[in-house]
Amino acid sequence: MGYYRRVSSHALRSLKCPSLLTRLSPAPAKFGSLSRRSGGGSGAFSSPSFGFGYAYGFCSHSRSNLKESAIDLIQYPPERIRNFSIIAHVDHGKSTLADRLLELTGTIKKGHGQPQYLDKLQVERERGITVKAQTATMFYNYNLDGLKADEGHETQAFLLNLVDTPGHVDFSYEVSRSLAACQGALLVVDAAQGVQAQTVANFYLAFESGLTIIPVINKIDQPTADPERVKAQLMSMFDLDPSDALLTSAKTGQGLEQVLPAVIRHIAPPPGKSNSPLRMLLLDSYYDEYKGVICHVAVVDGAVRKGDKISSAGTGQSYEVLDIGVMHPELTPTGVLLTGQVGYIVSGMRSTKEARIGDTLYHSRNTVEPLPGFKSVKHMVFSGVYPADGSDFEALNHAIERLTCNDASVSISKESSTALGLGFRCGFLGLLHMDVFHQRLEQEYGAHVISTVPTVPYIFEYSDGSKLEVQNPALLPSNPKSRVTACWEPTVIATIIIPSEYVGSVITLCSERRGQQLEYSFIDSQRVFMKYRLPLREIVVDFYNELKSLTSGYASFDYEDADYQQSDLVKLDILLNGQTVDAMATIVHNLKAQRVGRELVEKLRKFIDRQMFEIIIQAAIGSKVIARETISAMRKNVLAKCYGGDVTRKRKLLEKQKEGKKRMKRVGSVDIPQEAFHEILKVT
Ligand SMILES: Nc1nc2c(ncn2[C@@H]2O[C@H](COP(=O)(O)OP(=O)(O)OP(=O)(O)O)[C@@H](O)[C@H]2O)c(=O)[nH]1
Repeated sequence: MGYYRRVSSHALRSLKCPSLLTRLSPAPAKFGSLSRRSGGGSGAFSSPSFGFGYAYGFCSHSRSNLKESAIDLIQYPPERIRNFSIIAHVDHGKSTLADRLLELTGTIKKGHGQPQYLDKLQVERERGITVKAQTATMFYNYNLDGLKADEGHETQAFLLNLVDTPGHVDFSYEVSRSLAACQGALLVVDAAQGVQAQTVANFYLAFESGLTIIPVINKIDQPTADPERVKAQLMSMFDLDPSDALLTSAKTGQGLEQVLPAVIRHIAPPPGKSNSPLRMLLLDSYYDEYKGVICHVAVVDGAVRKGDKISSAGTGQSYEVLDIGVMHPELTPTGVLLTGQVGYIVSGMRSTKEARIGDTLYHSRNTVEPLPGFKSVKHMVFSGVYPADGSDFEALNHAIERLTCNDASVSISKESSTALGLGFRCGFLGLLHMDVFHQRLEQEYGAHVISTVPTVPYIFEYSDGSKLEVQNPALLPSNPKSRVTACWEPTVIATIIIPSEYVGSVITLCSERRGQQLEYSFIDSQRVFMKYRLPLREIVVDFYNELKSLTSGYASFDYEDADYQQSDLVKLDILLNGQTVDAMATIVHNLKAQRVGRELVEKLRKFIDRQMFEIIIQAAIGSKVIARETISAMRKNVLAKCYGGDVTRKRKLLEKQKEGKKRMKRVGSVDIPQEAFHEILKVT
């Protein structure tokens, strides 16, 4: 057993926070022997008396721009490879730590002027969050006896694959996929904030995947840092030995020299079989305009070379490997990938639909047992996406096709709406994911979209016994009560960590959102850990913002999907001058229908301009109107502003008016501006 004990089930039973045991479901299906190892730490290099003070490595020079074959992967058999991930709560410093490790190994230049190097998307830079997991291959020379290389002691070259993962709850699927390629994880915790909700969630993802977990207490340079308190939390929550924790500041560089030696010593090499036929797990894929589909892969067994013929277990299609290499940190051809290595291949796939995430790729000449792959992705939120200008449908179609090439976790199907025309029904992992998808559509593909009220997938049972999953409220008959015998809504198990002085207001919030408390315990003298079962509908819109504002920003929140629960649901319709706006229909709990209806019509009144006739806005359940607002008529003629007969000016104004109209959606005779659709998203 290596120095870094992985948590035993016995240890977990004695956790002071017994609630966490509920997360310990059997490990998710993943690829064979990589998923569960029996020994913690590095079998080959276990050293019970390892101390950080004397471990020295020195970096190899940057090879980012080296040509093919300049990196000789033959030098790196599995025992010289370490695949590890960095996991943490949002903003605890994963990407900054990843930057420092890339610099330390010379993979990127120091002061490269691009903070959070692995956050490559514009949306990641702007929001300061990681959305896509990224892998980088680093080379590091290290003396296993901890002797200084610069004093002439011999070192060995190691290949380290680092996976930077997202911290936000919406992207935990991305984290669990990334962990499939790793044998260990650095669990980064902010020295001032301590253990937060996503620390708990990510710890269990790594734990369930059988990874060796190395705790890293980061941001120790902060004046409010309290590493001792964090060590105590790690012990009480996860049974992680406080003396194992590394203390670092990714900002000042303090303590960083301990990190890679700890990775090499305590994380096991990948366990695949070099002599077995090739089995390669497809981790991710994206579309590159010049190279076509690029697949990120982990070679579990055997080896693959440029020119090899490979087949997909998922689709049965065969390909030739046209390019192959590692991300160092950009695509760097190597001509080969060997057992345990993580890299990329280009194989002439025409679309990312052929590159199924979790698929097994193997040599066409062999037959192999496919790897178990991943749990299928679960869509929590659905929303309609329509072109702001109806005539842009084809352009939007093209933009969505291209974006889904790089974000396979969105589900897409075509739909149409009387109000909005032709569009798409999209399934997302959460609201942030939905937001990011819209932003990427606009920024990367120049598409302007209107999205409809997000909904969760409800189940309705009809009198004939049939059950229907409803992802689009508009498809539900307006008076469902007549035929519906029962309905169910999805729930989540939420983890909330807060300072104890906010307990009262958070409990009130959760009960307003129809929550049921499952657990309540103290992490330490100041922090409380709570578990709630909450209807998913109640948290998708604005729950986190409200939780943050109630707790002055101190709350942290995470959730995992749970069962469906029976519920009293109704469809709420919005009518404009008597005509139903299908794109604004929503499903709500009967007890909340009145309030939501009133808020919706008030919002719409603010956002719909006065027009030349009176507009009546109504919210209704079936034929019963529950809220009503009126916008009085106004006469408005843009040309009336033109005195005299300046034709160009008149034409300009007419053009402007036309442009404005394009951004409106017409229901009957009423023009609805885009903002109205955006604003009603926020009504809970
Ligand atoms: N003082 C201090 N600030 C740090 C340190 N490490 C990171 N930060 C800052 O903390 C903020 C968040 O850092 P990131 O590296 O983006 O955090 P992250 O965990 O990758 O964030 P997500 O990808 O959104 O989950 C940034 O402003 C960093 O500059 C540290 O050691 N000390």
